[in-house]
Amino acid sequence: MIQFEAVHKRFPNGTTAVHDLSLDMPEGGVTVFVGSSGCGKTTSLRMINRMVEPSSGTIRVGGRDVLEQDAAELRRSIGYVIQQAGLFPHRTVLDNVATVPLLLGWGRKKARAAASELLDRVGLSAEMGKRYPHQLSGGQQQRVGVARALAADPPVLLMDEPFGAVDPVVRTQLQDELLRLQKELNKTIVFVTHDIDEAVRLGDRIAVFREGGHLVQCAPPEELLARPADEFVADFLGVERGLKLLSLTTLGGVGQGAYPADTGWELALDEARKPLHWRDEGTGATVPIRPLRETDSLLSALNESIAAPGGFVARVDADGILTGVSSRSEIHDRAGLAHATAGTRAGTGKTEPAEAVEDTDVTS
Ligand SMILES: Nc1ncnc2c1ncn2[C@@H]1O[C@H](COP(=O)(O)OP(=O)(O)OP(=O)(O)O)[C@@H](O)[C@H]1O
Repeated sequence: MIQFEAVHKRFPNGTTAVHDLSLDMPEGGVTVFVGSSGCGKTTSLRMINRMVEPSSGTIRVGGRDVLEQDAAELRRSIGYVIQQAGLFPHRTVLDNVATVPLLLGWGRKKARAAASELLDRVGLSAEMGKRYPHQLSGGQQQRVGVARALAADPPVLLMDEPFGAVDPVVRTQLQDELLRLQKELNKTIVFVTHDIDEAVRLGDRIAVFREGGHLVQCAPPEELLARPADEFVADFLGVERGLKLLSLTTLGGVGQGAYPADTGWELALDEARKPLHWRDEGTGATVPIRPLRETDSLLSALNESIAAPGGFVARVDADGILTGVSSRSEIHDRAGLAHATAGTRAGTGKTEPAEAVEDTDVTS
């Protein structure tokens, strides 16, 4: 969908912002550009809609070289969201969202109808549509920014640190909102952030840049966490890399079996075979149970296996009915396997399939 082929950007003052960038971003996924300040993320993003032009190399969107397209037309066909939303202060929220449809000649009525539907989609009431941007909170303004970028239903959305200026709680809400919208809309999104946790949460693929505009590695979050290409990427991912990986790996790969009889703790079920609690066979005391599904994370499973008195996790199907149990050691083994500490590995945008790995203790 979006392709960079040997792209360089050197500014007139001699700064090389992007160095030999080759990267394919598939249709309908979120690619996150991360890296420290000044490493060329924004410049790379802005070359996609020609707000910056490459010094050499080719960028294609939907198979077409961006330099062969009319710049204004290209920009209108690509949604763009920036930090602090960049809204027009003298226009109402509704008119802000209707901007691009109006430019595209939809007519006022149709443009406003589309805008009001989008405000609803991003969780803003019709009343908010009548306000001016300064009458909204920072988080609400960002929502308007997202609605405005989506108004003309562009296939591609560029987002440059869109949630960088809001507090952590609102930031998480906005991330959830974006994930929900993306599930419905399936746009091709390129998202720039400094924040590795945000990248892991939102990205289908994460591209890590380093100073001088070099792409160091581009891979799905699980693979990036499991097999950072080199020390630079490993450092960037931080000391909690193992925990992040556990939170992304699901319980599905862990075997399950019948609950053993000799633990001293009964697994109490209701008539539908849904787990109720753990019950001490001697004293009758009960301990709360948190049954887990295939899609729950290994991190939740490890936590539950530590909290459960017998060290077992009750596994249930989508209806909450018991399917079996897994022991702490089975979960632990799977966690070690997921934690592919392949060490340092040279590489760039190319990734290799994950392979069997050492059993490293990720829980300590
Ligand atoms: N118009 C410009 N003229 C000259 N140098 C520029 C220009 N725009 C950016 N640069 C430089 O290019 C490099 C990359 O900048 P860019 O904004 O792409 O980085 P970034 O990774 O997005 O940084 P940040 O996370 O701080 O926004 C930096 O050294 C920056 O100073």
